[in-house]
Amino acid sequence: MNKFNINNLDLFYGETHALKNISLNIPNRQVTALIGPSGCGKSTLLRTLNRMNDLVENVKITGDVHFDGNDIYQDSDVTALRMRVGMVFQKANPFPMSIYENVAFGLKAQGNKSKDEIDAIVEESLRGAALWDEVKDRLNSDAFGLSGGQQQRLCIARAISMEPEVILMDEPTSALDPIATHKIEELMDELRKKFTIVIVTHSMNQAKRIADKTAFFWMGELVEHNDTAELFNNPVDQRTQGYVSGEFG
Ligand SMILES: Nc1ncnc2c1ncn2[C@@H]1O[C@H](COP(=O)(O)OP(=O)(O)OP(=O)(O)O)[C@@H](O)[C@H]1O
Repeated sequence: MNKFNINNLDLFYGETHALKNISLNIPNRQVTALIGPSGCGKSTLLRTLNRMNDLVENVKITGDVHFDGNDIYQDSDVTALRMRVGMVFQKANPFPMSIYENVAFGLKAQGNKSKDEIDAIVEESLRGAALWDEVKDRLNSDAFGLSGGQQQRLCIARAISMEPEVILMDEPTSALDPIATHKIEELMDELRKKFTIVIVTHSMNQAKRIADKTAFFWMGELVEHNDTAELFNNPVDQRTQGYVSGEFG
């Protein structure tokens, strides 16, 4: 089953044609990796899935993006969409508050949960992000006191706490060392059981390790999309072949 069906999607930033006639299905509860050289449109495509590009001036989008069968560009409730489609950015961006408050923030804003309920969800989310054991004794400490890798897992916990169906990740490990990267990758293996994950990565090894499906982009075009092993071992297009073999990019 597909979580997203993207059909004939074109996106322009002013004169820049950043996405060219993209059609792509994103399967439910799997990890889909978007790869390709810098500037090929990976982050742009990721951001179309929760309408983050709407915030950019002079953006023009045609085609459609169906999420669970509904066209997200026809439905005006963008806040509801972003609750269902959470996002984790390249650089960890904790709020300037305690570890606990970072995760509780969105839950409190919803205004319909008791303190006990919020406490339980905070713990569950921190466990889900494989961070609980490291922070359980200092939940009231400043989130900026955590290491970069811990901050990124905190951001994942914050995303999970809202119970999204999809988590978009834009190069979530590019600022992390190999050990922190490994922890996040292990975590992804757990997360895919509950969530649909779409990840932009510059690391082909990372895509190979974690992604079920991989899509290769080139200058705004989707060149090839397949099961990850198939895309890397038997690329059909010469551009994919060149990129995955490290000839360019
Ligand atoms: N906010 C923006 N305003 C104008 N042009 C933009 C904007 N964001 C991206 N672009 C342009 O759109 C194209 C695709 O950019 P995008 O960031 O999606 O590529 P990318 O594949 O994610 O690149 P990278 O790997 O370097 O992050 C590029 O030509 C870029 O310069």
